[in-house]
Amino acid sequence: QIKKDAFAVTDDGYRLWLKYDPIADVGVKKEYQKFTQFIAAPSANPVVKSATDEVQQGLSGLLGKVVPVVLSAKGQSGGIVLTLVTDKSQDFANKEGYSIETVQGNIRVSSESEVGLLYGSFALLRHMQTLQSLSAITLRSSPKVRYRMLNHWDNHDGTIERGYAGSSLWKWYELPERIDPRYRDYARANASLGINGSVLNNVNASARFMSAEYIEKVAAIANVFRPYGIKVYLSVYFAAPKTLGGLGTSDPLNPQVQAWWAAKVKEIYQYIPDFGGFLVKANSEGEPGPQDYGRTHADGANMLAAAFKPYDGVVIWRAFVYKSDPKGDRFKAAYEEFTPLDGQFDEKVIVQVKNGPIDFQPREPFSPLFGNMPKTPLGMEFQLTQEYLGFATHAVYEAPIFKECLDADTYVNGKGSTVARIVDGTLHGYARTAMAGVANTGSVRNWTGHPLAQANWYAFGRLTWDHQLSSEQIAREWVALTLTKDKKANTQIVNMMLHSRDIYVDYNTPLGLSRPWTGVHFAPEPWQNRSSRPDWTAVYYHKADSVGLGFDRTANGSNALAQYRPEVQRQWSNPDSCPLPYLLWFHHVSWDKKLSTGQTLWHEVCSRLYAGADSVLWMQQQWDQVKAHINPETFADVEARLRTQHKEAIWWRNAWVLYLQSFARQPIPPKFKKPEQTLEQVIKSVDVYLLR
Ligand SMILES: CO[C@H]1[C@H](O)[C@@H](O)[C@H](O)O[C@@H]1C(=O)O
Repeated sequence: QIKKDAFAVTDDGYRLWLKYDPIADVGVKKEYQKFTQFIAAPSANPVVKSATDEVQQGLSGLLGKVVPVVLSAKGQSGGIVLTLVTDKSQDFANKEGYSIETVQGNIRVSSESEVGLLYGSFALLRHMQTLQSLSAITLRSSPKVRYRMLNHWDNHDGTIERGYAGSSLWKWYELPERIDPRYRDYARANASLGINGSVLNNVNASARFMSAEYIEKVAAIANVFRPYGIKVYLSVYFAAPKTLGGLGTSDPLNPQVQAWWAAKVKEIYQYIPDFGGFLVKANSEGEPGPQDYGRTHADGANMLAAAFKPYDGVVIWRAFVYKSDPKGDRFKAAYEEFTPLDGQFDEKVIVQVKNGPIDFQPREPFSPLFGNMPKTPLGMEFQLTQEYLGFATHAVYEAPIFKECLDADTYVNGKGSTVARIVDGTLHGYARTAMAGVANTGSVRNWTGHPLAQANWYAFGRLTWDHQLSSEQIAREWVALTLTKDKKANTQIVNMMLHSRDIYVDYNTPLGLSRPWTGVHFAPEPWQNRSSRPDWTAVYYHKADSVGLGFDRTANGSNALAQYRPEVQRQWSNPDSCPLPYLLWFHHVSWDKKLSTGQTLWHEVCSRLYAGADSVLWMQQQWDQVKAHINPETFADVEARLRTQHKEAIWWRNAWVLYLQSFARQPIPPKFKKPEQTLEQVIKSVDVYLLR
């Protein structure tokens, strides 16, 4: 038997959700033939060209034929016609939106903008990839948020902070001369979802990105993205005027510093006329910022905004700040620092807030900043890369995390004041609205490491466009485009995906625990009690002691709850009625307290940890059953990762159970198998894992 060529891969993973595999269904194919005689597009605009290229490529895959692109339908029917309609609205959303319908025997994709035609083309292809009928097609959609962006935490040396899918996509050392073909595929994937911005470098920024040498490299990438409607942004190092510019200070109120930034921004626009703007992490985790000079976040942000005055770009200022205070509560930090500044930010500034008050934990309550800065546009920051979600070996579908936050009601203007309505600007009337996702992409062939992690990129993108889509709808769509057309298999995989986050939470941070890790954010370390900062230990967060477990954030404790409206406080402030997923976020609960499940806290903790780890076996079974419907490479990849996940879930379970037992001083309920290791052995295994 001849051995299969190792290089002859199908590239199932590389092609993401844009596979365009041949349609097998004869009936569907026949119907599609009727409308695919030509593609008519009115202009040679590069964005429109991207649209027609994509439709052509899609049809060639789906139907196996090359469909000609023409300038006009010339009264003929049976084609796809891209139509620019007159620019009626001043509203960005309508401009970027599209509608698709059948008109005189053609499929007409229309929009007020070129980029809307591109988005419409992708929507049409999605419609066809999921085998829906064209005869009566009517699709109409426009984005709810204006800046829909990925944040890459990519460093100049090719590493990615918290990246688990290989090295950076951006090959700085070969730019600007060599353009990796992958940049275009990245742009296509984003445009297919409606993502229109990429921050190329890490928020822990290097000043070199402000150098002429790097601006040229960035411009080369911008040139590739432009025809896909994607703008590039850069993260900035606030002290660059000093370190790069040679000034004696980076004080935002110093005229020389202001002039330096104005000149820098001008220089960038000479290379990149549609540059998107700056993203800034300042006075956070050791990064420099305006407070180094006794100035405020608003002073810093407004100084940069002034430099953007002549241009379209914006300044996105992050609210991820906290200070080291052994007696304090990190939960409250961002609110305390930022709410007094409401109303002081320039109109070109968006303040970007992480979904939760701490830091991308597997489950967090929504950040109390949402709703409490009515005069400042607040952008959402989600994390796609699985920093706290098991890196690339744990399958966690994140849409439920995003939705939980977006759908949460802040009650700031009464019932129905959801986080989504704050972020999309409808509640407080912000003109500039933003959603960002910390990217999970890298240079591994399948982009995201775990094949199922592609769904997180996909889901984020779809939600930036329309946050009203449900997690299930998005998963169904992604599975159909990416994994299988089989309906039963689709349902089974979607069901597994929808449970995956809760399963992870159960073996990792049940009942509202958080941050059981320090170092690399992967291995269990609930015992960690030493660090240069108290809020970088694990015990700071779970507060396990002989009495009980959890962080008291009621009025008896840190009173972080007071940062929410009374209606929200009422949901969480009573330990008897607080929903169990949030219980230990807000209460220090005694080990023997009976919970709503009828079990004591200790029993409930054990039940969740065991159920979580066992459920990974259930996921394995679910996956095994769909084998016949999945590309063999992808199937094997996921199958293997699920086995690793199970091993690691047991590691987590054992670590927690044994560690917490030392406080609860009660036996593990007999229905659960006792861990084979001792606590000391588990600690040792983690120590070895963390060795340098
Ligand atoms: C980019 O730095 C990150 C840091 O790696 C990460 O551990 C934490 O989640 O948040 C920081 C931030 O969001 O700024």
